[in-house]
Amino acid sequence: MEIFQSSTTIFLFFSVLIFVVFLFRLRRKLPYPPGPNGLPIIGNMLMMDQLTHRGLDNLSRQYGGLVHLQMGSLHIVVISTPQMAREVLQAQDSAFANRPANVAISYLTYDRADMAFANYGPFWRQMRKICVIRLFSRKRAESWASVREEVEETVRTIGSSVGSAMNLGELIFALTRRITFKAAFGASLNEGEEEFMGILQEFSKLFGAFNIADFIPWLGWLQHLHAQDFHKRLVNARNSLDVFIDKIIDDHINKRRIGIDNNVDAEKDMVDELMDFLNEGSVGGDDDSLRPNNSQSILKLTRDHIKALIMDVMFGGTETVASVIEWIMAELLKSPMELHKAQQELVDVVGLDRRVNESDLEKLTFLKCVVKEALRLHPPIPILLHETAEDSVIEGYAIPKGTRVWINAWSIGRDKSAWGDPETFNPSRFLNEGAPDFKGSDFEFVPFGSGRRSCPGMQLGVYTVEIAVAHFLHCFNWELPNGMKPNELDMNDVFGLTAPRAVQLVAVPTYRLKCPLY
Ligand code: HEM
Repeated sequence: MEIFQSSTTIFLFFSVLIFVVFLFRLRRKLPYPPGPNGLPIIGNMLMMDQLTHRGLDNLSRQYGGLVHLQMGSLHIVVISTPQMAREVLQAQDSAFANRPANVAISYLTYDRADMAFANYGPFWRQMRKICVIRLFSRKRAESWASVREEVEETVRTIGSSVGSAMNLGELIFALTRRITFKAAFGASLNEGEEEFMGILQEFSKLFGAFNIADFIPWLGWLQHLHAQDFHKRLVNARNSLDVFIDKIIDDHINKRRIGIDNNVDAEKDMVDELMDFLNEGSVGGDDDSLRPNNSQSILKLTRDHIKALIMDVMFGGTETVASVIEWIMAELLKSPMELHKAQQELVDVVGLDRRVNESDLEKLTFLKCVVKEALRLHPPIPILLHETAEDSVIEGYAIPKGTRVWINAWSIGRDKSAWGDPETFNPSRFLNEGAPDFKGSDFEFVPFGSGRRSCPGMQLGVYTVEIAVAHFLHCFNWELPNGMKPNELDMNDVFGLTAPRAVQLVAVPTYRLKCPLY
């Protein structure tokens, strides 16, 4: 009897083993999605210069909405249609919600101590909760107030040089930089802005720098031999950030002590908000809504977490917002009819006897359509970068664990099956009933992504864009400089972390209101 039982067990064991091996092999046998053939070892690395939103859009026309590329040992799949976007951002969201990071990103984010580059999981979830509740919430009046103050400051600057050509691109970028800087560090810190922007620029360059070890890890030694400079730059950049933000954190600790001693309820910036979680004998901050569940203690942050989170805000909220505002102004200057419609709406809703105020925004329907149309044609983050957390399958194709998943939001916004006349700037398309929205459930329109990794700063970003454009169009008339015709305006973009205009927009404002500007 015992012999019978043990041979049944052995039989069952081997049957299960054979079945598992069979399943595994079956899965391995699935083909990768279609894509260009590569060379041994380097795969498609000779196509590096085509890895832009436009280059990948061309590839999708050849191979379809799901394209496979092999870069050294790295698998990349490119998603270019709304149907495929739905698959990875909704149907299989959790398997596709990791974030890829190269050597530079890992180092500069203190080994992914932030939210934007943290992989999907409990740590990311807690960081996201802190950001959504404490940093980006509509309830955090300070961030929204700093938007209004800085837009007002920019209107004054424009007002002081009416009649002459001005670099609107530069002005807009300076505006969003000041908004995020002030929201992060508070109104009192003015002197460090230039220094901090220098650090940000170096981070940005290092994030995008080519490093062979990211693609062919065993060639990393080559990188060490030839690029010690690169390593030095990484160390220097992070050291500069350490010095800059450590001082700010120390100042905040002191300010808090004085504030608490004197019972002063000072205005809070983002560092203040994060100090509640600092693991250095933190003060306050026992916010129950931030506990994962009742039995667990609240997440404690180190200084590195705070530094990395602040960089998320600076990178996430500066270039993106500036790029949308500049593209809106450029598209309107290129289409005078649409510019006229937007300005006429401001006359109808607000009139020319007073300035726009916050409560007017909800009534500016056409302006909101203009914002959406600019986001469709020029999503500031043209390619959403995800990574698979496990082996997956899409439409019968194998997508191995660790595959980089690039969702081409730029291509998707111009998809011919989803959009009529997709290359034309036509804000009125969004007036139609049932027109797509950017909130995440319409996969033909994903400028903020969708699902777990979608943009947590969307509300703040859209508010900044709407209020800035409303004031620019209401206070001033705009013309191109030196008699330039609208069809002569350069509308090329450049590809980097974002896709801003290749040539900054220059325009001439003239005064439009019947009331004084301020
Ligand atoms: C119009 C302006 C903006 C646009 C178009 C935009 C777009 C995006 C997109 C496409 C993503 C990636 C989604 C994905 O991977 O699926 C993202 C992520 C993110 N954005 Fe924004 N963004 C904007 C403004 C902002 C602002 C103002 C902030 C902060 C103040 C911000 C902070 C972030 C952060 C921290 C992430 C990473 C989220 C995560 O990985 O969980 N963004 N944004």
